[in-house]
Amino acid sequence: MIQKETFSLSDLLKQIPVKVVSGQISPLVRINGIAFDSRTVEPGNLFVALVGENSDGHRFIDAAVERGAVAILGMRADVHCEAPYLQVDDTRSALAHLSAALQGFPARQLTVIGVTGTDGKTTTSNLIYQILIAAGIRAGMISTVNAVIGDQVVDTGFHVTTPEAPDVQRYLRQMVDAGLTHVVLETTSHGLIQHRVTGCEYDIAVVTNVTHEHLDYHRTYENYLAAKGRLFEMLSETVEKPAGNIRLGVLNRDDRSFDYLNGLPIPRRSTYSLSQGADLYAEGVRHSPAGLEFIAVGREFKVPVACRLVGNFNISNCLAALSATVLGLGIDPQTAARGIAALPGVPGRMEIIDLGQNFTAIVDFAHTPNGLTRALETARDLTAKRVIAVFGSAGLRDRQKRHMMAEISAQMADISILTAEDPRTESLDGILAEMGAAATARGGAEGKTFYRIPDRGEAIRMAVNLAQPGDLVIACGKGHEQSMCFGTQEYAWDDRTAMRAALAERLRIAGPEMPFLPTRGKS
Ligand SMILES: CC(=O)N[C@H]1[C@@H](OP(=O)(O)OP(=O)(O)OC[C@H]2O[C@@H](n3ccc(=O)[nH]c3=O)[C@H](O)[C@@H]2O)O[C@H](CO)[C@@H](O)[C@@H]1O[C@H](C)C(=O)N[C@@H](C)C(=O)N[C@H](CCC(=O)O)C(=O)O
Ligand SMILES: Nc1ncnc2c1ncn2[C@@H]1O[C@H](COP(=O)(O)OP(=O)(O)OP(=O)(O)O)[C@@H](O)[C@H]1O
Repeated sequence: MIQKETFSLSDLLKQIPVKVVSGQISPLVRINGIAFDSRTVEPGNLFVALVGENSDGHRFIDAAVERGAVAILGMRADVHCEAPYLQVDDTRSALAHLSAALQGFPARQLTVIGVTGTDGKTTTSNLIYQILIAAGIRAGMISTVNAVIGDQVVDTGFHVTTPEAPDVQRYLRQMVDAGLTHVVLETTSHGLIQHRVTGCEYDIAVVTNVTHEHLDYHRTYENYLAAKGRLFEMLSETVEKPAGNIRLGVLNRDDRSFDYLNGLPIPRRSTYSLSQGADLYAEGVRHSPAGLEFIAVGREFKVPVACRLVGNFNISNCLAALSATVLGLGIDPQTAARGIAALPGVPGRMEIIDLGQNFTAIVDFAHTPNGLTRALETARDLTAKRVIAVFGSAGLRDRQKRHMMAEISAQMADISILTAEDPRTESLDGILAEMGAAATARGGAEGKTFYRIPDRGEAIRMAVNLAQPGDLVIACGKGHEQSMCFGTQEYAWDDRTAMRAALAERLRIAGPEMPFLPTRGKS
């Protein structure tokens, strides 16, 4: 058996800013890894007790010791356990700093570009990544879809965008070991608040937009904005790096977040906008179903940009990516434009599914009120005929969203088909009833302009069967995702497969089978 490398816990603690409240750890205590979930502890690990929304990690200390934890970090004073215990002021922060130390502070050897925002993080991260690759830079990326470490593509798990700190730091280590020099890190508000990205030593911080989302967790828009703002505040905390001090914040002048973020003490800033007045803006915009074209105008350059993505919002995403790379890293604008042109599309984002039908079928990941608005605006631009939208709203998450999204679709789509989107342990019929009431309040008529179809496969099939030549069918909210959560169980699900199955059935050609969900037969 291969022996895992071990580290002196007290040596690691000496290298990081962790406030010890009480207790001491002997220099002889050595750890071979860090776990924050008692169920995943391996012999020789340090167990860090986190206080969560549902349970308190301190309750599982005995279970962690039983599984072989050799030391414990917690925040409570009254802990008695059979392993050395250290009380610190904040275990989430300690977990992140220790994870960075355990991996030899990999972020200090990389140029780190963080992308935050409600919508557009994955797209903008992919655009930046493509630009870095076009410039010949050895880059990695951690995004909702996956982690790209050189030639290796790692699935980062169900529904989580920013992985937990030990995983983030492990991926960064692997990137350094693979000879990469830059990383694009999709950074969520949960990731910032929960210290998953503490120790990431950001050089460039980019925001796409901050609109209504996750208010179940953050409670108010102001708290949510402040969480996003942390990314920009962290720029001043970044260590000096051999590649120089970049410390650039990239801000969207067109967004509601601008005034707040612009008021933060950001070392260096750059702004972008769809219109004049920002450091980088777009002019001469042209849209087509094949993509978009515009001229990016900076203070010292003007470059034509062609992109295979569709929708005005993707111009903003391109400008954000150009700001980070051209203004932040000094990449030549023409090279950056080549990188943007090279992006074939992002899986599940305005992805066109074409089986030869005489209408347009799209799978998109819009799952916020703003995202849905932008997606339906783009759908409108792509057809002069009807827009048929299929979407739902997640259970056990921000409840206001379901009302807002049903209202938006009632106003913007010709037909809305309300369906399942990860109901979790909530009643799907209850969620759809709330959405139906909101649609009705905005003038929707059930059975005419909107339908409630709990089974998502049936909903997509119905949209496809309702489509007439030239119409546009768009399924929003699941994008690239590979599963859907009912109760506490994940069921294999892919909207793109479902759309292909429905299209093939209608065209009477061979195609995949409609995936199964536990709602089958309920509609
Ligand atoms: C809502 C939320 O943020 N939840 C996060 C939170 O979980 P929690 O507060 O419910 O934890 P808990 O269940 O109360 O448990 C507390 C602690 O006890 C531990 N425990 C629990 C049980 C046990 O037997 N033993 C044990 O040790 C848990 O591992 C945990 O450390 O703390 C956990 C540990 O850090 C996270 O893994 C978990 O993220 C879950 C997976 C999640 O779904 N997060 C989503 C909402 C999320 O983070 N999303 C963002 C935004 C995405 C976007 O913008 O689109 C993301 O970055 O993905
Ligand atoms: N700049 C933008 N403004 C508004 N909506 C956008 C923008 N960019 C993308 N969208 C919409 O949001 C959806 C998700 O895009 P993307 O995956 O890039 O965002 P994200 O922030 O990474 O989402 P998540 O946080 O869930 O991973 C897209 O399918 C599109 O409908």
